Amino acid sequence: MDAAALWQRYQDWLYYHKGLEFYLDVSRMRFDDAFVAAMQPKFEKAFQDMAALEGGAIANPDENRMVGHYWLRNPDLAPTPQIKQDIVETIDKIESFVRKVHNGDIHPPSVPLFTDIISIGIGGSALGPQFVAEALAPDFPPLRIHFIDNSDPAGIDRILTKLKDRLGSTMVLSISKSGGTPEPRNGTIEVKTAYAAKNLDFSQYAVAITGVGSNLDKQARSEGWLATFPMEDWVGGRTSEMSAVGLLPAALQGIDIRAMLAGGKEMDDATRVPEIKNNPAALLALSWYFAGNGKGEKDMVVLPYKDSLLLFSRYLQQLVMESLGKEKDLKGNVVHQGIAVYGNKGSTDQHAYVQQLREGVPNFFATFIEVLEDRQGSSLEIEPGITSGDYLSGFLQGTRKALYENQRDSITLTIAEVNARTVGALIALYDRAVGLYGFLVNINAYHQPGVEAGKKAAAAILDLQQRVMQVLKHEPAPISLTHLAEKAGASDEIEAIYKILRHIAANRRGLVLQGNPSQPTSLTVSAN
Ligand SMILES: O=P(O)(O)OC[C@H]1O[C@](O)(CO)[C@@H](O)[C@@H]1O
Repeated sequence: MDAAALWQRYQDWLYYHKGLEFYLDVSRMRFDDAFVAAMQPKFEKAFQDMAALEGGAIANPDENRMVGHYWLRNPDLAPTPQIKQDIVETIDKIESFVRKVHNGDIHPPSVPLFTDIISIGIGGSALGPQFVAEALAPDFPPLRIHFIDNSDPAGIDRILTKLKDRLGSTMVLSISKSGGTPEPRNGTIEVKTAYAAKNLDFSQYAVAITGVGSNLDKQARSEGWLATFPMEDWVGGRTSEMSAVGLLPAALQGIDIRAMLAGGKEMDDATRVPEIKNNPAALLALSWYFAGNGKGEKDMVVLPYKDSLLLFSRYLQQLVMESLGKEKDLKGNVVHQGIAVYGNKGSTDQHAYVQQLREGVPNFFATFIEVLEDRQGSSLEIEPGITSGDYLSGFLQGTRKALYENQRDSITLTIAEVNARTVGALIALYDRAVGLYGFLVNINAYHQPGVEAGKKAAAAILDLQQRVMQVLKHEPAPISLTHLAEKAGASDEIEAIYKILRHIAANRRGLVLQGNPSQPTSLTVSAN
């Protein structure tokens, strides 16, 4: 296609949303009109399915759940008056709580103000809050946030050490929809113990965001925690940023949550339009389908050219991959669906992996995210007439062009600036694009059965550890791994047993492994 034809294609396919000052350019995805026409019937069905979902259908049949994250941005859409009231009340409760925290009406036992937050959660209970904090938190927020999003003792220590002199003014948010996920449960126990070690009454610092009636909810109520906020059954973890999960930490950091919700609502309205060309989420879903042949054959590389959007690709990784990565379709056929997502930021990644994108295996399509405003205030000229922001903008255009010339397709999304409204809009845009794509390929985008398998296997390993340690306790002399496995009734788990023992021994927890580490069968173990 020559330059004039490409310019025409750019204009033909350009989507612009006036209110949000948002542009979407899919002109560098090489689909043709025949492809779009062939997709039309699938989209008609997807639009209908999406309308049913928003109307309160059981869109997550495996878990028998409604899927209601769109209602969070527009409670008038909620299918029952009770749900509407719950949403409105939760937002009011968040705002009132945050006001009191900021003005000191709610304060830690012996100091006038909270200064920090430890937010404990994983997956959807961390990625949205992390993305939003990085994108929107002011440089000097009223409360500074720190995340524990893993069961890594060293990671937990790092946060606690950093906060050692401020623990007495640090609020703890324990976030878990199920209220039973091991990582946040472990983090909460560790943090609670650290408070106790400093003679601080944890309940005066702790806030739970969780499903009503969950174990975490029960613990928070029985211990009299500072507050609890609900996580509704009809909000999935990865779409929970605009529930209490995302709104409470954001508001505590001084982020304008009403603007975030308004941006989300505006984008929801725009992505409800049942016409591919006039619906930015449909244009994304169309492009993804085209790129990967409706089978995820190409990875999505997300490149925001703005430091504050660094965590967007990580956020999208869960949203897209946990939603679309499914073994079976809704009819039970094995389909192995999904789209792999990765990326950090431009132009930084230019100096990391863009070499492969340009010349290596062509197994991806790129999504550039452009922000028109370089910075607040004016910019220095690095060279006559050229600023750092001009460089960043030039790098984006240059990479897009270089990729296209080498048959690598890309989408470009442009926003005027990074603010609460545009971030809310970006979240809503991808919520809808993922939902539509899920309907196009006929999968349940709202469950995550694959994650359960790993969780169960991990629980079995911990159970095995208890059994093995029980056996070892009564062993008078060093014992071989084979013998130990037999005694624990787990001969076929010998490799797992070896790894359990190696881990415990490395942590000097009362086990001695003797023998040649390069030949595990030679090892004997004893408890001391
Ligand atoms: O909020 P919870 O229930 O602790 O779950 C955390 C995460 O675990 C998952 O259930 C599985 O990874 C995610 O969907 C969810 O975001």
